[in-house]
Amino acid sequence: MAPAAAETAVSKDGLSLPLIDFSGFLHGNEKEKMEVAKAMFDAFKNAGFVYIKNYGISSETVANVFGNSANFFGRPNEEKDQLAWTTPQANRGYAAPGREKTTMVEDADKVDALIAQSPDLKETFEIGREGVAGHPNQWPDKMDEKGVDFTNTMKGFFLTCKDLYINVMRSIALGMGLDEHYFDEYSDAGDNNLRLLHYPPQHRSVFESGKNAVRTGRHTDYGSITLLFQDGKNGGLQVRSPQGTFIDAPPIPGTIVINSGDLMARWSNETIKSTEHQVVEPPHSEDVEVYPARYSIAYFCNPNFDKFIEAIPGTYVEGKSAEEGGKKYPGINSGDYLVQRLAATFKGVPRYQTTY
Ligand SMILES: O=C(O)CCC(=O)C(=O)O
Ligand SMILES: [Fe+2]
Repeated sequence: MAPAAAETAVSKDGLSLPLIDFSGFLHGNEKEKMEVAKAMFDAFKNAGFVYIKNYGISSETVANVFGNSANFFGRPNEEKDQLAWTTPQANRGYAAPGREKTTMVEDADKVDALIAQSPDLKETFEIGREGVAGHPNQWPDKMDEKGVDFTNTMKGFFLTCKDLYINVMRSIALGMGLDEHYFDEYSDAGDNNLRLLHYPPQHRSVFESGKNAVRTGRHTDYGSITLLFQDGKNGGLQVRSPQGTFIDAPPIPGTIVINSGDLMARWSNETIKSTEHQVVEPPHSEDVEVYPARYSIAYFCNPNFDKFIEAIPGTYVEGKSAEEGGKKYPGINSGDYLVQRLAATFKGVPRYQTTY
């Protein structure tokens, strides 16, 4: 019988991203569930990236979120700036173009220099869990009716994505041979981050300036996994292949992309990969002068911020060195880790603020 991951979404230079029908996990019998779970785990192990379809969120819901996102970014800058992103600890609000540069460089001063030279060509709006003392979301609900709609839509979508996150983690647990609910107690707080992204239209000369201008610089994600919704029109996302080339991972209608992040790699003692990716101008013909806008939505998932993350049982040999199959990393607190990483890529973050 054909495996659940019979379809392939992307295959080039040794990078192979399967397209998995996730309904088999959400609604299937034990055997179907296990088949999807194994395929999911294999994808995170081999590529760190996977496409899924039939993942339980309707296309109307996703379209409505994209519509609200476009509306929001269409507001005048003065309005968006009233909701400005403040600190990595809060990680909520509007980050104007030039505020963040994702990169593999971790030294904060070098990142500031990189931002000055070639900032990411994007603006984002960050939404966190509701009800966290001292860190309210920066909602535009006092501005107007559209702001109220936006707020209600995003509050709902945050929780919808949280449910999917918990199910994806269950599939990984089963696929790894753990109890299906192993990750539940690490995921139930919902210390996640819903990021709306807008890459404004750019004249081709911007990308030809020789300054490594990109929409999102090459990077790995920080947390456990990321659910990535692409707007279905304009590509540009690229994933690093084992050969070091960057391969297009285009939008495929009815699918989302999921990738595993650095904490997942640490947590699984590198059984699971955290793969580099970037966003460049969309594939285009020679005569295009202005590259169109791109919208995407990333739901960054993190283990509960109060959890200590160390190698999952079964992924290491007790008492051995890293080279001999022992633990490759010391344990770390999830919230501390995230704040450290955010502090390194956002501009204007006082360096003393790096403890959670
Ligand atoms: O816009 C995208 O498609 C990807 C963005 C991304 O990788 C990120 O924000 O971490
Ligand atoms: Fe990313």
